[in-house]
Amino acid sequence: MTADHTPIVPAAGSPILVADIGGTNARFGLIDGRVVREVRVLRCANYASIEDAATAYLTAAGLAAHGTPGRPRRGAFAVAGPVTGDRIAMTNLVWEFSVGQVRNALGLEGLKVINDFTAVALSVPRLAPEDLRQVGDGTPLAGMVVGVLGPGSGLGVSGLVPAAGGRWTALSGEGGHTTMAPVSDRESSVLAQLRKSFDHVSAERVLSGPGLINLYQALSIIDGREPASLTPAEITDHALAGTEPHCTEAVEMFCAMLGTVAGNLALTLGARGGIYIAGGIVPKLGNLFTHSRFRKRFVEKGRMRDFLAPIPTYVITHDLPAFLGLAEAAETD
Ligand SMILES: Nc1ncnc2c1ncn2[C@@H]1O[C@H](COP(=O)(O)OP(=O)(O)OP(=O)(O)O)[C@@H](O)[C@H]1O
Repeated sequence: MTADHTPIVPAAGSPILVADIGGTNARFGLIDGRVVREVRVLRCANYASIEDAATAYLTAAGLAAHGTPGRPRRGAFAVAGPVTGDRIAMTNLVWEFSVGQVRNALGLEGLKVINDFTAVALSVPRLAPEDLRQVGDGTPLAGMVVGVLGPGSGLGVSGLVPAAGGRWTALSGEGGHTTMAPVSDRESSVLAQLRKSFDHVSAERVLSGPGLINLYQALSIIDGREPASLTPAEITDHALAGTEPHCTEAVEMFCAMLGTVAGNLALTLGARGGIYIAGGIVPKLGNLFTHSRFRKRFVEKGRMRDFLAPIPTYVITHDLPAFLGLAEAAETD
């Protein structure tokens, strides 16, 4: 990655097809130089495969027929799951595919597939101040490691490590599946309750849309209440309106636990360049997140408080950070 943001130079008249494919939503677009256009969000559940979703997108954009002027010849996709070779199995979705077969099926000359949080990490140097909201104090140190995490359908985690020549290397880990640790007795009770349903209570089991439901249900059951059947958005709505105490507590616990995991990531990576929070959920929490225990929990690590306190934490408010990262990945091909 270069420090100056040299534009991607696509083949003349041919944009790059980009896609950010999560467990719930597949976002498609076309990148021409630095301009992202024709952005469309498709529900993954409505399509049997990634080819079907991409073909539906190209059809809607009037680019399905091979040879159509402006049809993309190259693609760069970010997927929620490990990328270790040609065969990709997504963590929270039944789609499974071969990169080579999808490339051929879509008539592309090249297709690059990277983990979605690797793409988000790659976007960080391209984010402008208006794409970020800082939560709490701290100042980033230039050229230092950056940590990225984001609750959505799952919990994505990555990091950006400085490399030679002013470039960066984005990590491709599966940090969302590390074991969730409690900080309070109430959290211990919730995790004990969740262990009755899950062999392994990972961070993703609490820090994701389904995780918010798990927190709400566990808190209700511990207090002897029958939990209602609520979606993550309904839990957030109740918490924002203050209409259901267990929803309020679930969202508060979610924010505090995200502070725990973000602090762990900062310590593990030595992320003095800052911690960046992406994913579809946190930006929807608005002031609930800003005023939550997130930042307090982030720094509250005993003898490591002085190490963590100067590290800034940001919410990424840009709609499509993975697209910026895909542009970066395509550029450094
Ligand atoms: N207002 C809300 N509050 C809390 N959770 C929400 C809200 N709206 C949507 N969600 C949940 O967010 C999740 C989708 O997040 P996101 O839009 O980041 O999806 P995604 O990109 O498909 O996810 P991922 O990349 O993690 O697989 C779903 O679990 C959904 O129920």
